[in-house]
Amino acid sequence: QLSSTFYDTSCPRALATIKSAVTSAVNNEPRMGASLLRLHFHDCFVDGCDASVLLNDTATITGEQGAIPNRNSLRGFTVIDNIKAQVEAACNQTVSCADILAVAARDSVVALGGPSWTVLLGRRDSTTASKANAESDLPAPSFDLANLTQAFANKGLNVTDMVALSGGHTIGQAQCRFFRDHIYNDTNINSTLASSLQANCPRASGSGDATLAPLDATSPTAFDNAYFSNLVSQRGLLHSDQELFNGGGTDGTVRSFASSSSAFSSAFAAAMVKMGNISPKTGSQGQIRSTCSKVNGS
Ligand code: HEM
Ligand SMILES: [Ca+2]
Repeated sequence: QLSSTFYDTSCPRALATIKSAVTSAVNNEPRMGASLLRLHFHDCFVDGCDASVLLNDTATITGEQGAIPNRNSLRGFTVIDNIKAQVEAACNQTVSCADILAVAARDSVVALGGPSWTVLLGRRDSTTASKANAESDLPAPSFDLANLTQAFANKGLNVTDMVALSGGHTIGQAQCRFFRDHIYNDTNINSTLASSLQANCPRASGSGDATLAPLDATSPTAFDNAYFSNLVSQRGLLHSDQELFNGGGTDGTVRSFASSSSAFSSAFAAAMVKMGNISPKTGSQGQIRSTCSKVNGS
C-alpha cells in the first residue's frame, strides 16, 4: 500500500530536496553514494524498511549501529541528518526517515550512473531497533551460497533478486577484516588480485584491519555491471561475492548480468523496489520522527 505519489500534496518539494542533497554529497565524495545505498539495505533487512538502523543507542534502546555488521562500518548518517533537516524545514514531521533512506539510495545509484526507478513511499519510522535482529538477519561475508540464499529468502527475495542486489557491490569499499579470509584461504580468487590485496591486508588479524579496497576494482565509483565480469574472472573481493559464481546455481545469472548491462539494470531496479517493500510500517504504525537518530520525545 506504498504509493509513488504519497507526498505529492503533503510535501511536494520532498523528492527534489533529497535528490539535490544526495547529488551534492556524492559529487563531494563518490563513495557516499555507496554508503547511502548500503544504509537502505541494512535498514530493510532488519525489521523492515523503518529507519531502525538510524536510531542511536539510549538507555532503553540497544540499537543496530553497534551490531557486528554495522559497527565501525556503516556511514552516511550525517548526510541523512542534513537531508532530514532540510525536509523538515519544508514540511514539518511529514516525510519519514525510512522514505528518505529509500529515495537517497535510488538517487545515489543514479548519481553514479546507474539505473533509476520509481520509489514507492509512505513508510513510517520505527520506535525500536534490534541489535540482535541485525546480527541474525544481515548476511555475512563468510556466507556460502546456501546461507546467502536463505538470508534473502527470509526477506521474500529470490535468487535473481539476490544476485541483482549483490550488484550493489559495483560501488564502494570494504575493510581488510571482511575480505582477509577470502584472499588468504580461498583458492577461487585470481592470484594476481590476491597478491596485490595481501600487500595492504596482512594475514594476522589486528593489523591493517580497516584498510580499504574497492568491492569492484574495475570501476569503483561507477554503477555499472563490471562487478559481474569480475566474478566471472574470479575477482570478487568478498568470499560471499565469489560464492555467486563458483559452480553453483547462480552462475548463469552472473554471466547474464556480466554480458548485459541492461539485464542487470532492470533486475536491480526491480529488486530494489522489492527490497523497499519489506514489512513497511504504514497507517498508524510507528511515527514520523523529527530527528532520524532518535524516537520523538526522547
Ligand atoms: C549478499 C550479501 C551481502 C554481504 C555478505 C555484504 C557484505 C558487505 C561487506 C562486508 C561490506 C564491507 C563493509 C566494510 O568494510 O565496512 C559491504 C559493503 C557494501 N555493501 Fe554489501 N553485502 C551484501 C549485500 C549487499 C546489498 C544487497 C547491497 C545493496 C543493494 C550492498 C551494498 C553495499 C555497498 C554499496 C557497500 C560499500 C559501502 C561503502 O563503501 O560505504 N551489499 N557489504
Ligand atoms: Ca529496519
